[in-house]
Amino acid sequence: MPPLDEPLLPSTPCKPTPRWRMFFISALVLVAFTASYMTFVHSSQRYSNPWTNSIRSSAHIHRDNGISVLVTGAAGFIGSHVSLALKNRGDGVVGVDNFNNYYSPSLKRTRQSLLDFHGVYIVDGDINDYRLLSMLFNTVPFTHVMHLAAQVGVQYAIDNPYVYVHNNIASFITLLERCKVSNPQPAVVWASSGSVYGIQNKNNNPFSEMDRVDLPSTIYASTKRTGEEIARTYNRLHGLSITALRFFTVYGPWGRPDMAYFSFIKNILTGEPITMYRANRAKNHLHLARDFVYIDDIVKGCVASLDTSGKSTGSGGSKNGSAPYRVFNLGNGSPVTVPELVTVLEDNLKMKATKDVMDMCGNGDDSFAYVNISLAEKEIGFKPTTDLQTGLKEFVKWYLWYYGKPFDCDRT
Ligand SMILES: O=C(O)[C@H]1O[C@H](OP(=O)(O)OP(=O)(O)OC[C@H]2O[C@@H](n3ccc(=O)[nH]c3=O)[C@H](O)[C@@H]2O)[C@H](O)[C@@H](O)[C@@H]1O
Repeated sequence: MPPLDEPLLPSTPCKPTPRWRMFFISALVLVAFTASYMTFVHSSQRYSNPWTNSIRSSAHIHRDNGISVLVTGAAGFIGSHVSLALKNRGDGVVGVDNFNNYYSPSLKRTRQSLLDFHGVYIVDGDINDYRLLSMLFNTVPFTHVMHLAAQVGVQYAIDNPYVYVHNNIASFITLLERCKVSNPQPAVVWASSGSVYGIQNKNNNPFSEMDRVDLPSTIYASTKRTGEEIARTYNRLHGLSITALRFFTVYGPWGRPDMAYFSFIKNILTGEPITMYRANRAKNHLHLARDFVYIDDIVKGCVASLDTSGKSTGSGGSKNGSAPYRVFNLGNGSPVTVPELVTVLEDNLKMKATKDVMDMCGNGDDSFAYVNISLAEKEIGFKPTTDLQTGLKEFVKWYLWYYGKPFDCDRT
């Protein structure tokens, strides 16, 4: 036993170290070495062949001047469509998705199988995991990142705010941190949201990118707005090329079951009532309206944004000049009220909905969303071509093929 009065540090550098301490330090070094060796073995086993082979083959570029894209949220609605479009034109695509259960994981797994069939590999993982991102970037020198992974849902955010902080803010910083140190740095295109315009009253004029964005009405919208501020900072500080896409209400085949058009069709088919909210603005009962935009149009907007993104200028974490920073509204440019949406669904199904009309009582929903898309048209040639009738017809066809009629499967 060492004497109790022995100081913790030697009083002089020359004082010989007692034997017990030498033994203790050696043991510590041994434990630390073993732990780091085990960690290394574990991560290289987890992320080595055939994992890396699948990633390399998925990232293989099959056309001249093709790009290699890391798509986050690749098993999601927009992510799966964008991944497929890129792969089909010969680009390299690797997906990553955490397959969370906010809505049916089985729908996400089916999208994954479809992508797998077309040669797109989706890594089952969380982009909050910096080490996973590093493994991916060390395996493939991605030229672009299409960041679509997010916690969505306007209503869900009211009861689950922390999930949005984790999945929309913390994860975005982790991703940008990894992009920052890449050499060369990729260009980043990511999903913001039309909800950043919030509750401002525009007297039914469309939202443009120049409008104020400091009145978000939900935590979801706040986290998307925060993402824009963070993106701007990384662009300024580290020379990352970043494009934020403010998506409006995107719909179509393989869509999200939590969205209104999706739940309405199920209720119409099963005879359950649907709830149509309306705004009780100054006691004028106004129907809510949304700028519904079809998935194929959104895919074109995403791909055009990648193609025009311009280069990041930084390398290994330091900036070498300014890089592009862009924000685009991606919507349809024409608002549709909820009753109009229901009528189109009824016409397609040749069935009538049982409707409950309810005033919104401060549930955080914006009453009106209508968008000016002229900037995206000018800068990236964005021109939606699908009207609601055509788009919903495609959606209904897909829905009946996927779920059958009557509705009989799990989508919770
Ligand atoms: O614009 C956006 O940024 C957002 O658009 C949609 O959000 P939202 O338009 O609220 O989509 P839905 O949940 O499909 O609602 C569409 C409309 O139907 C209304 N609604 C919804 C559900 C319902 O049972 N009844 C009903 O009338 C909503 O209040 C809203 O006016 C997406 O869900 C968000 O991910 C996206 O970011």
